[in-house]
Amino acid sequence: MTESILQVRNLVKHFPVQQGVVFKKTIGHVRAVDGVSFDLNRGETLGVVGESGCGKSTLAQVLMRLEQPTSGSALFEGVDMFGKKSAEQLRSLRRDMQIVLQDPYTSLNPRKTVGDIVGEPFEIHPEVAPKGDRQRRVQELLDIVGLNPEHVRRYPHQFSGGQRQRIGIARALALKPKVIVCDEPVSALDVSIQAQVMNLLGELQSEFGLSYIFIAHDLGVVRHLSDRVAVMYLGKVVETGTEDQIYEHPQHPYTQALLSSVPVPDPSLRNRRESIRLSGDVPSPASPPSGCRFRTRCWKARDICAEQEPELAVRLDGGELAPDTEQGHPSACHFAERNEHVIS
Ligand SMILES: Nc1ncnc2c1ncn2[C@@H]1O[C@H](COP(=O)(O)OP(=O)(O)OP(=O)(O)O)[C@@H](O)[C@H]1O
Repeated sequence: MTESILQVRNLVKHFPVQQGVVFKKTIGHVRAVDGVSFDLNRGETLGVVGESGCGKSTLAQVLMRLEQPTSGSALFEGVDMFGKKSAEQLRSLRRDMQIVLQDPYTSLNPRKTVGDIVGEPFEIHPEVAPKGDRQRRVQELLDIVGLNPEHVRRYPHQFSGGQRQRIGIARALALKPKVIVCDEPVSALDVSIQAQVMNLLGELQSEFGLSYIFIAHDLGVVRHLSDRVAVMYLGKVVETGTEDQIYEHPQHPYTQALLSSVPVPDPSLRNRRESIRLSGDVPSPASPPSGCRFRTRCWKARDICAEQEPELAVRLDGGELAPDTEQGHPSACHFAERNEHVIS
């Protein structure tokens, strides 16, 4: 039985758009995250995919409580992440969820040694590693991520991009977290190095039973690691499903377009996938289109798409909507492809 470790419901983060230098006036809102719901099960990877500006990083920042949500809720092991908490609940939440950031060049302090960087979380949480044991623990962490433990006194600039990302991963592991939010952790790396870092994340997941929220702009990157995928467009999830549902039976036109741009290594498979070129950029999240937000770039769009926002729901063959289930494959499109009959 799958057990959910994190339950996110209707999460919203709007940033005010202000005008004026002295008397700031709010003239609108950037709807970066606009009603996102999902469950993360223990030990699984949820891939979160969408183009730049879809709200993925904002979602990560809110989940890490680096940004306060505008509304919505998230329960971590049953504890309300954004509500009032005891000091102990706050400490354990801070330990249990960690983040790995995209850019291994800017996310590490260049003036600190690797030992200081990886051991930094112990300063705030000394209960995890007492002072006398820290050096040993840091070296153990370096070893776990495939770095030489003897390089503990080196500085970030003495490492390659892939090695620096390993340092970031070691730091994230220091407090023995349960969930790691990986915000585009391989996007800045060469393709060959990307595979190594992805493999490492997979091994660490098996070894430590970690759950990942893995953010990427490319469906190709997350496939290998993801059990389930949520596709985001302009602050909303437009389709979620298992790896097989999303990659083999995509229902939403946006997912189909993202998939068509993923390179297919096997030439015999290439013709099976039609190339879909999306026109234009993602519209501004400060003034999203009415109805379906994707309609301005969608080849299936008709009048109803401008008038009625499609619900994220499981769509049955007859066109009616069904409640989402664990095996369900919800999508938010009036003309979503319905190529499955599974519903329980
Ligand atoms: N602090 C902020 N103030 C105002 N607007 C913001 C802020 N942070 C993000 N945004 C806006 O929110 C929207 C979503 O940004 P976000 O970085 O979450 O998207 P993303 O999908 O992660 O894109 P990228 O991959 O480029 O980081 C963008 O339009 C961005 O400009």
